[in-house]
Amino acid sequence: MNLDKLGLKDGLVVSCQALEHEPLHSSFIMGRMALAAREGGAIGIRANTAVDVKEIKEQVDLPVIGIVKRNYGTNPVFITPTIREVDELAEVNAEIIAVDATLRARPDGKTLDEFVNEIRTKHPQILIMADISTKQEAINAERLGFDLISTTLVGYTEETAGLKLYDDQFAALKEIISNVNTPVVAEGNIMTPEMAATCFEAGVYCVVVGGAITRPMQITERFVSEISKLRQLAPSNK
Ligand SMILES: CC(=O)N[C@H](C=O)[C@@H](O)[C@H](O)[C@H](O)COP(=O)(O)O
Repeated sequence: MNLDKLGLKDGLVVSCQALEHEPLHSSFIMGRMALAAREGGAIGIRANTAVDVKEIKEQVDLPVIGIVKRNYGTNPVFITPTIREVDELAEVNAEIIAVDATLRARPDGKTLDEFVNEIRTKHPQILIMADISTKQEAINAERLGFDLISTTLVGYTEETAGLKLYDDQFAALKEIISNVNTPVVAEGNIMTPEMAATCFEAGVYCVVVGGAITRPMQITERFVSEISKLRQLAPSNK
């Protein structure tokens, strides 16, 4: 698979995910979300679980970045942690598979080097995206030959807890971009078109937006909270 042929460059990928505890948890709904995203101009979809990827592929003719979020005991690595999840996604023909590419111990005891070798040997046609949280992890992912590096885990690891990708005008993203030649994807907490445009100006290959487009509960919460803040500030309340 050739990355440039997928047409993701300079475009918006929409992440259509709803976990079991979320109101929209349903492959049918994720398929329709993907359709709405495509009709709105998305050039790719990111999705969780093989059943959702399969349904989405029946609804839209767009490249899919597949992941399987799976917890193994208390191990913190949960985005496509082992070859089992990769196999599931390969079965439904995800063009790209994103995996946790942090340096943390994996649930099956394999190193990231071993995991990448295993994927390349078993599924040579698949492109692999490194979901990372730091510059060091990005540099390591490049050394391992990942096809894409995504900032998915910035703020979601112990080392980066509390950080948001947009902090300090996307300083973490810019630092990653300046340290690797592999295409970098901006993903995680991109809430507005302006933020996405800033990421493109910084030189990303493409942008992935999830919650701000496909998680209505999150969007509603933000409205409720912002409205309440603005109303407290309104002069009529003073
Ligand atoms: C950390 C983690 O589990 N990230 C997940 C990875 O696929 C998804 O839950 C996010 O929705 C996705 O990365 C897009 O980000 P945002 O929804 O913030 O635009």
